[in-house]
Amino acid sequence: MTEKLLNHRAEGPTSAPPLLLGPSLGTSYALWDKVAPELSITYRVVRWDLPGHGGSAPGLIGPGAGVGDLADLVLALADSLGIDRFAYAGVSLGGAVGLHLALHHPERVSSLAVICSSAHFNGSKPWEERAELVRREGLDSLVASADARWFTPGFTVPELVRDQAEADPEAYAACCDALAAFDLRDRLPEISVRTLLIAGREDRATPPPHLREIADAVPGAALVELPGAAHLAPAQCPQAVLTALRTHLGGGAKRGMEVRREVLGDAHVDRAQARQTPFTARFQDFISRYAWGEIWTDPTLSRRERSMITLTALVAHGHYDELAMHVRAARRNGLTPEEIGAVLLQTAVYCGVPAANSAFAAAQRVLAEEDDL
Ligand SMILES: O=C(O)CC1=CCC(=O)O1
Repeated sequence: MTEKLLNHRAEGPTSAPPLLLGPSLGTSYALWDKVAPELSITYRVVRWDLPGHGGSAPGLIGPGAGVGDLADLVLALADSLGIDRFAYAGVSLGGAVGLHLALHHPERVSSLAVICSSAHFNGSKPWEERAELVRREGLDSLVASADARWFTPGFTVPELVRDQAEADPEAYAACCDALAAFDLRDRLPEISVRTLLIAGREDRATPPPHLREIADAVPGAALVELPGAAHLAPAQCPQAVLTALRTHLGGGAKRGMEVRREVLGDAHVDRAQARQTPFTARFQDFISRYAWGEIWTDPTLSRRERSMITLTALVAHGHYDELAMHVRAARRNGLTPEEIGAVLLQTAVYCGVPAANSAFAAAQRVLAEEDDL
């Protein structure tokens, strides 16, 4: 039964937003070892193995396969886990799978990160030759050159080189067939999914111009170039990849600003924007990205629950101006005046009666202004 599915490793809370991570040719999900545990604090991370790589069965793919066949396997895996829509990040061949998914199944992909990859892998010839070599002689010569193709001189990750040695030659060759046939250049402008490109400045397999080409063609795409990173950037520069992915997955300032407006209202946000100066601009941007783009957008808790927690925390620290603003937000998030009163009453127990007294006064003013009392 599971032989029909890609081998995978799932980490993080099942209630968290799903994030699927794809590997590059010759590696396994171990490519994400230094990145996935951190991401799994806030995401339900599912990293998968290519057919015949890591723990995936070789028979999942055959000669003449296309990137679309790999994408179908990824969708079957997501279906089996009850995941309908997911954020996706993939390296090299895994990135090509992401581009295919974003183009052909945009309803399944909430955001896309394409890492050290391309919309084409320099035509079919090198991949036809490589497939032929591997079918004839196995993987030994590719194992010998893995470090040079994947990393900067002197750097290696023995586990990943071992993955290449242990990959199934037929399945590896079928992945080369998929790379040979892959060319999405003409279709890039049709991609509507929010897309981030991450390039390794030292990547010789898919150098930065390949990522720039995608960034220039996909509407609204962002590009990050990592100094010191070669082809397997998540293994060589995990912190830099994490930082770029976190910002991208959090939705960034734009999504943050949308949520901020939904919760605090246009009038408040317009006033805050109008008061912004060069001195405060970075702080405003930080609030939009972090508080609103990352935390208030996380669906693990409802906006009603977040409002209740926020009211309590503001009472605990005596921030009564902010409390007034968040009483308005709580109403917008669906709390009734009675429920707000119940939250404040509870703060009397845990934050102290004088704090709750001031909080009731501040909330009373807001609710009266809004004709709620
Ligand atoms: O192993 C390589 O040669 C680099 C590579 C190209 C496509 C891919 O997934 O990895």
